Amino acid sequence: MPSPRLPVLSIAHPLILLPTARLTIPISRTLADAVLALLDDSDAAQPVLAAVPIPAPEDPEFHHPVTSGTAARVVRLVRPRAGQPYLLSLHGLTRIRLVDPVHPSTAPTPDALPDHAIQYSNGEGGTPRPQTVEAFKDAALRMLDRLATDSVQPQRKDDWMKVAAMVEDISDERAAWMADVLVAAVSGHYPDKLAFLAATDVEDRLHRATELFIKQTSISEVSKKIASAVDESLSRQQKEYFLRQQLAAIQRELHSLHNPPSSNNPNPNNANLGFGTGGGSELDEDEQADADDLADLRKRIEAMEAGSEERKVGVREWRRLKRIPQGSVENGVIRTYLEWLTSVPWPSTSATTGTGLDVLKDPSFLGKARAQLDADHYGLDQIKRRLIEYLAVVRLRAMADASSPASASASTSLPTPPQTPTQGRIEGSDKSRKEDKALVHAPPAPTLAPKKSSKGVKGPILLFVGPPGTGKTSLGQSIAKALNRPFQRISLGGVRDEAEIRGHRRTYVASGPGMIVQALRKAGRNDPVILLDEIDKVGHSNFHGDPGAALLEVLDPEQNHSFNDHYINVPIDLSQVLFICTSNTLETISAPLLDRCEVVELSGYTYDEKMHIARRFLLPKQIQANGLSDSQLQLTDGSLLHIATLYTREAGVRSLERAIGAVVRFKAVEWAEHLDVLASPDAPKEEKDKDWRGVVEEDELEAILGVPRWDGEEREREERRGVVYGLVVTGMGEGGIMPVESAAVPGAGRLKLTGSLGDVIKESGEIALSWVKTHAFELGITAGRGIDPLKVPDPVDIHLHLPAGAQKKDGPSAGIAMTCAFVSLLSGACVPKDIAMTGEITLRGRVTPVGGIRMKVLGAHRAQIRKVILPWANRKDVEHDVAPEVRREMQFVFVRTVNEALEAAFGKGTLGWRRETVLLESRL
Ligand SMILES: Nc1ncnc2c1ncn2[C@@H]1O[C@H](COP(=O)(O)OP(=O)(O)OP(=O)(O)O)[C@@H](O)[C@H]1O
Repeated sequence: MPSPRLPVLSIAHPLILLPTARLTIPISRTLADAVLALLDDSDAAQPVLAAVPIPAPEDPEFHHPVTSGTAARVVRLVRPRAGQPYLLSLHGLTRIRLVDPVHPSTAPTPDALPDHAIQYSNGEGGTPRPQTVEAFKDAALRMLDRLATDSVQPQRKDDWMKVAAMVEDISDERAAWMADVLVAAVSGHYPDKLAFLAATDVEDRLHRATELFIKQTSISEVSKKIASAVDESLSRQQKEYFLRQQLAAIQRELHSLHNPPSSNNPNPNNANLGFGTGGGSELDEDEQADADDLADLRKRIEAMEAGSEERKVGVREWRRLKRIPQGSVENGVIRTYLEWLTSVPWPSTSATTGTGLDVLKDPSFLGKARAQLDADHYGLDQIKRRLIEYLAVVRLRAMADASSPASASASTSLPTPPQTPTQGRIEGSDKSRKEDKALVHAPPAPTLAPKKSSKGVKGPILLFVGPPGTGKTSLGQSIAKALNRPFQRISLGGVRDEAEIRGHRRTYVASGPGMIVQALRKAGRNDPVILLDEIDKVGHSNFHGDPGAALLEVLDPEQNHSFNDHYINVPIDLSQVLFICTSNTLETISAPLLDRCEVVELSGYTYDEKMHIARRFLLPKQIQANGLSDSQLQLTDGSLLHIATLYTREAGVRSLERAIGAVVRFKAVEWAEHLDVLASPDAPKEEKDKDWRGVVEEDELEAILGVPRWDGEEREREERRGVVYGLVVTGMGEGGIMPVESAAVPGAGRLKLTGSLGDVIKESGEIALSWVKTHAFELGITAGRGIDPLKVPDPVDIHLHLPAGAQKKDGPSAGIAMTCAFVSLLSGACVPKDIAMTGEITLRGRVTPVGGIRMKVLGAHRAQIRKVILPWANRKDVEHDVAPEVRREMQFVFVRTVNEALEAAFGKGTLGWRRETVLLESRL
């Protein structure tokens, strides 16, 4: 029987049409005409042709004759748009073999459809063996699973899963068909697909499909792995590149910060390269300095006590420093940390520790300390006595500590720490490894330092309280001098953040240690005198932590032997440090802090004391500071007193010192001009003959210092109805007088209080008015009992005002001053202007004691008050605390009742007392 014939269509590389598959290819106009002719000639609606794949010339298959192809139905022929190729869609039906093989080089052109004899050859071999089918299914399922996993679109994933389900269920007979479907659907190598098309035997076909699937799956897996590896390495590279760029930018910025481009360098880019003109370069100098710094750092770590916590941390950080490339940010951070760590005076590295003890052991220590205090300060006898007591205690304790067996053994033979090498990995060269080991194994440095077991100086913490300029800081300095220790002052005013005291943790950018560590570093010894200035102004607990709590840890002798600074993060022994606190007032200091301190009050100086201080200390200091000598400038006593009374009015001597400084500077200019005139040959003779007048008199002061600030205050003070002077202490701890003004204004019997008054002072005002109303008849203010002096004869309001309205005022001590003001207002009698008073009153007319007597009396003395009315219970304060010269110059009246206060204020017989009733009341 003759073989059937089919028109043959050449399918060019890399396309291939497998049975069951569909393929759409672009074809030329000529071929389209041939297909149309075929359509016309054919009886069937969709004519069949043989699609034969023709390999490309570079393909090895190109040299072999082509025999295989696929019988395909022409499904569609379309021409999308004019000028574009026709599209021919074919549907693969079954395998065919060309009876006469064609050679690819002589294959029919794609433009023609020559007829060829063919054989149908799809199902040779019958049913495949079950193992073959099993292997095929396995490979197919693995491949489908990978395809589903790799699919990004969910729909696609679903499709692959469905196909997988079909593969699982397929029968052995249909396995070959399934192989066609799958091989057509997945991508594969052209030669593999060609071979698959040529496999007419089903067994062979399934083998080839299995191989193709396995190959595809492993290609997909490998490429996936490669992709993710490439991805990872790329992102690491990108990250590294990005960080390096940032680092370079930061270094450039830092460099330009430290070396601003010089104006004479025309090229700013080269401005900082700093190449020297000679052989040596400045760059080399930098490198040398850097190496020296590192060597120094290393030495300081080595000097730390072996086995100590600080040394362990130092060694650990040193190793990290060496691992991290120079110039990196982290390197800088570690280096800064190590610089701080090694500059803290640790017991072992603080070379001068023994000196403190030697000074204390000196038998003449207390005598020398007394002499030092006297040399630096005038007066303050009680305070000096207290300080000597304190120093005596410090000395005794230190000596007892030094002679105790534990401490003695500590200072002579230190226990050798266990010398196990640190387990950490040591990187770097052999040499550096040896060096590191040397760091860890260094023999214990011989030291006199007391061990951490030392009890340290556990005396009470001194707290100097007093107004500004009364010598609190300079007393602290004198103590440090007496003890021969460095002095450091830490100002705590306005400290809100705990980290300012304790440091920031190293995780913070730009972190650093706190004030205590900074002070220790500056002091360079572990036993300095540290003055904590203005502890009353430390902020309270807030979201930045509690600075007060941090201070407590610093000051508490039970805790401060292992103070933890967050930055250093190694316990620091503060037990050898002598802390002294200062404060202007006790009111705002937290109770626990106050509890740890022993309060030493400095109330301020009398004019007499100020004169002495000015003459002995302030004036010589200013004369020296301004380059003059004692013979060139003198201030008379009168002028000094004039400055103290009319230009300054303060408890301390700071403004006095400033004013004296201004006078000295003025005279220094005059002296310099005088010298110029003498030296100048052109100066007129009369100028040269003028004598230098180095004495400053009272009447010259106005020309130098301007109009006196306080002149006329006494004169302006007037004796007026309703005005009385009370005594106050300001928030700075300074005493003074304050007018209590009252006025009657039309109204309805109410009391109005102004001047930023607190609740307590307002209540005092109401008590005072109630007392006056109750006793209005006895005081002769009203004509009969039960009459309200604010309603009869005219209804009035009383307005009471305390000037300096911007300052808050509170407390009960203005009670008698307010009462006197109301009595004066309602009775018309006046209180003399040189009388001032203080005292709390009760509703029944008792006068109870108040605080701050010393400051108040001194303030009154400065304000030239002659008579002070005080509560009876405050007598002892005046006797103990007020200087004798002040007591001599002022009259003190101590009162138990309001009646006595009124009598002392207005004078006997001034008020129209109805005597009988007063007597009656006092008997009651
Ligand atoms: N009794 C004194 N004898 C000699 N000089 C004194 C005396 N009191 C104070 N001074 C001098 O007054 C100046 C101010 O004193 P200091 O700075 O100690 O005041 P302070 O009480 O610490 O003030 P603040 O509360 O404002 O810190 C210093 O130059 C100090 O030497």
